[in-house]
Amino acid sequence: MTHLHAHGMTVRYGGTTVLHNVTLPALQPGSVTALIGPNAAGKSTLLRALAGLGPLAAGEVWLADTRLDGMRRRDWARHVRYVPQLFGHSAALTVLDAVLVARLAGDLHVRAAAQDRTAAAEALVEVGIAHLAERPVTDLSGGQQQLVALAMGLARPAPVLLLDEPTSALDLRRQLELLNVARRVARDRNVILIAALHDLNLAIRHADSCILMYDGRICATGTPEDVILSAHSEGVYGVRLNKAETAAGRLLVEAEL
Ligand SMILES: Nc1ncnc2c1ncn2[C@@H]1O[C@H](COP(=O)(O)OP(=O)(O)OP(=O)(O)O)[C@@H](O)[C@H]1O
Repeated sequence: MTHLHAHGMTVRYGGTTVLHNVTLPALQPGSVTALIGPNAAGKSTLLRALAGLGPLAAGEVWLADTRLDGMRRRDWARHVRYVPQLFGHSAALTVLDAVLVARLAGDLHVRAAAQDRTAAAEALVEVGIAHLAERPVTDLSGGQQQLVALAMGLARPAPVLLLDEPTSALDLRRQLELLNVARRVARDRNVILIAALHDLNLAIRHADSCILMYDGRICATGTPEDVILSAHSEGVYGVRLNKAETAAGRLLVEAEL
């Protein structure tokens, strides 16, 4: 099984340790994992370290029997795609060009083949922003740019896809749509998908499993329901979490100070 596993991951900035000896549960292809935790818990740091974008002081990252840490960044990126909240876009690029450049791994000297153009256009359709193809990226709203970021992530497939707060700038409908796309991508392409999320109800609704972080450490893993309703969760967020149910029987949590 081509699962992702990582252990002993430690990240330091200057003299400060921000990720403490983190070991992930093995994550399977086709699964969606919600990475949750309060501000500064270390979610982005962990995702970036898994993608080879952060300085890993210690630890190992494996995809099945391939060890990723120690690889050149370019090679690591073939296995793991990290989608940040927002890309810094060049004003000269249209949406389609930005996605095409991502497809070509940022290499502006490679000539795009017809199949690259098709893949870029398909990524726009998948994310529901084909109508924005010819717009300059910098003219778009924050939410539209976030959708472009996802299309960039999808244009160049990899077995692991890491989404860093992918819904933070999106309206209610687009949050649901984006996470439906994420789930479909995980299932249809057999991708291991991890999304950092602040909205616990989105995590419950869309993820198969959940990892709760606090202060650079993992404090709980399991099903979203078990993790979110655990005492750990109330403790790290510093709120009371009340459980409710929709008319359709779906679990909801409501936070209270
Ligand atoms: N480049 C950096 N240099 C120094 N400290 C950093 C750097 N990047 C992150 N940190 C620190 O690491 C800790 C974790 O930050 P991180 O961005 O991973 O948290 P997060 O859980 O993603 O937070 P948020 O939900 O607010 O986005 C924070 O204390 C942050 O200040």
